[in-house]
Amino acid sequence: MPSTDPPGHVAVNARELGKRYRRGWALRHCSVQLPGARMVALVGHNGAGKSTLMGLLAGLLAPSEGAVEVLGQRPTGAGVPVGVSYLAQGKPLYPGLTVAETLRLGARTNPRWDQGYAERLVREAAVPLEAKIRHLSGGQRTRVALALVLGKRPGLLMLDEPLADLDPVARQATLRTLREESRQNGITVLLSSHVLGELDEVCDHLLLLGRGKVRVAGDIGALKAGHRILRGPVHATVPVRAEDVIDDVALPQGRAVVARHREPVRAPGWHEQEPQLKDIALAYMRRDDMEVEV
Ligand SMILES: Nc1ncnc2c1ncn2[C@@H]1O[C@H](COP(=O)(O)OP(=O)(O)OP(=O)(O)O)[C@@H](O)[C@H]1O
Repeated sequence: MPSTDPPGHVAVNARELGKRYRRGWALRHCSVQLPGARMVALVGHNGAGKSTLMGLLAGLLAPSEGAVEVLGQRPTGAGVPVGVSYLAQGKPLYPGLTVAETLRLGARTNPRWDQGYAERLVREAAVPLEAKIRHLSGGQRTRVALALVLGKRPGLLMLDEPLADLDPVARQATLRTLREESRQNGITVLLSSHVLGELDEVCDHLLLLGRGKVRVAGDIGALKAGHRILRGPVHATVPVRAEDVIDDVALPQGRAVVARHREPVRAPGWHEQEPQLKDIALAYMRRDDMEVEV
């Protein structure tokens, strides 16, 4: 059965969530709400805390401080909340099982399992059901792992860099499937990736982490509307308030400034354009000391 979470619900509500490992805090003061039925891009530099956040939401890690609710439940580190599906970076599968046996295991361990849907996803990926997992390519294993997490018919699906070993056609197919799932069945997808251009095509919400903190959270359309890229001469004065400048990069000819700004900019020699997700994300990742919520 598809998830039937009501529209407008909050899928994740974290308050001052933190996780400390022996060497220090991986995530701290993380307060964030993720709306339901959205495709959320989880972005940040290496070590920013993305996997740690997913581990906490998936109930696989215990928070060191703060609290979080996921689909109305409180994960404590003791197990995955009902309705949550999580595909970790390593994509753990049993190498000795066949694909069909892997799906059967999914059926045995998940009350909401949709066998027809899981098989269809494997067939669409042209992965033979009788093949052993250990004989599959990295990309084929990813497609089986995706069928396994989607077959659970979750309300919240978390995918930690799922696209890394897929070819471009498979990446497109996977992103399309995820978007359809989110739209048709109202599931919230939290998708981490370093390929910002691809996230822009399918995601409608951004969660950007930097050094264990939430730096940017909000609707991607609103973020784009509230920021501008300004291109102008190297030595000219930037035509917006200094405190609104997020990033200022020298180009071979001139410079590009990413700024919080929504009004038209009329200044000689300057041109403006609406930024893409990657422009906004890169600007805040380079700054790494600003926080904005939309
Ligand atoms: N099991 C662990 N034990 C100790 N420290 C850890 C552990 N897992 C992660 N860390 C540390 O916590 C911080 C956040 O790591 P995390 O894996 O959450 O980052 P990430 O954003 O997912 O990075 P990447 O993009 O490289 O996957 C890093 O400093 C990392 O070294």
